[in-house]
Amino acid sequence: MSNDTSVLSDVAPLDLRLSEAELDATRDHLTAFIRDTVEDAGADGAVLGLSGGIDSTLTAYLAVEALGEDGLHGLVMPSEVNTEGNMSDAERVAQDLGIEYDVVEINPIVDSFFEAYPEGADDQMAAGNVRVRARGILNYFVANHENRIVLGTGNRSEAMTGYFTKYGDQAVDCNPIGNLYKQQVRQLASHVGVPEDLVMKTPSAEMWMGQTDEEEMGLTYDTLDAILALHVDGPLSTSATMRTLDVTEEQVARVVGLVEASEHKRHMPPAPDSLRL
Ligand SMILES: Nc1ncnc2c1ncn2[C@@H]1O[C@H](COP(=O)(O)OP(=O)(O)OC[C@H]2O[C@@H]([n+]3cccc(C(=O)O)c3)[C@H](O)[C@@H]2O)[C@@H](O)[C@H]1O
Ligand SMILES: Nc1ncnc2c1ncn2[C@@H]1O[C@H](COP(=O)(O)OP(=O)(O)OP(=O)(O)O)[C@@H](O)[C@H]1O
Ligand SMILES: [Mg+2]
Repeated sequence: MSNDTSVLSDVAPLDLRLSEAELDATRDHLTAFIRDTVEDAGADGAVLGLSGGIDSTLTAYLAVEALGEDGLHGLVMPSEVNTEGNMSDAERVAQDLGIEYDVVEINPIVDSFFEAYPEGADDQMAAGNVRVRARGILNYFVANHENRIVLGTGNRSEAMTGYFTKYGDQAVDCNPIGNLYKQQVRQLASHVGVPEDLVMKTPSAEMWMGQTDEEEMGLTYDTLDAILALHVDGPLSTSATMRTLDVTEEQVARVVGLVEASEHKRHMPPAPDSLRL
């Protein structure tokens, strides 16, 4: 991903909001999906990581609607790069929903990796990915022990651009909000009663101090979503997308580049065909 933020100054070019009726239908559809997935797995409920961000918060609200309070176990997993505000928001979500939750400090876990391979410890991206993967292991530790499934929180914008850690936050059993663009995540969150300060929070992976998604991607979510919807998911050519959204060729190419480069993240690991010798 580029750190060039020169294409950040843009407008919200496409309104992807759902109608009230569509929001109601989506809410029912996603809660049924969670209930069916848990039931089909023969599981006793679900576990998810709570970050204080909107994706995990919305997923938690939907899961409690689908499974009841006892059906969801939350894990708040602070590290040295998480803000106290986000971690206390995560606890607030768990308390508001009335679910069981644990706070598990991951610093000792990730430090043991850094001690084992000190060469990587100062590599911001590699080290950040260790934090993300450590959380994935803890999610599955609880899921295995309590016969639960792991709920992912990935949305469509992240999935299409590969904006997640392979076998980290993507290491989950299902993604209930995986077909919603980020704008729609915010809208559905508001619709199901998530507090507005959480709905409007700046998205951050918090893989290192001060990280924000939009700065790292060099695109606002509004622009990203619009280009995905019209050009990558939709039928518009590059030039028609540029005209319709008033975006640059560079912005369209940036999105297409992210989608293409992350293809490997959306498939099971490949193996060569059998030679049948
Ligand atoms: N073509 C290819 N075919 C098969 N495998 C390929 C590959 N290219 C790379 N790889 C493998 O993939 C690895 C790179 O992928 P990965 O380890 O995921 O690492 P990478 O994509 O470099 O970094 C993760 C990105 O996701 C963002 N993220 C992570 C976690 C959470 C969130 C969030 O929004 O909360 C965002 C993060 O900020 C960063 O931009 C390589 O080291 C290599 O092992
Ligand atoms: N400190 C943390 N404790 C527990 N879970 C976490 C933590 N940080 C990240 N996660 C998990 O990783 C997921 C991916 O993070 P991501 O930042 O994409 O989502 P979010 O924080 O819920 O929303 P936003 O993208 O708006 O910040 C989170 O939804 C959450 O499930
Ligand atoms: Mg976040």
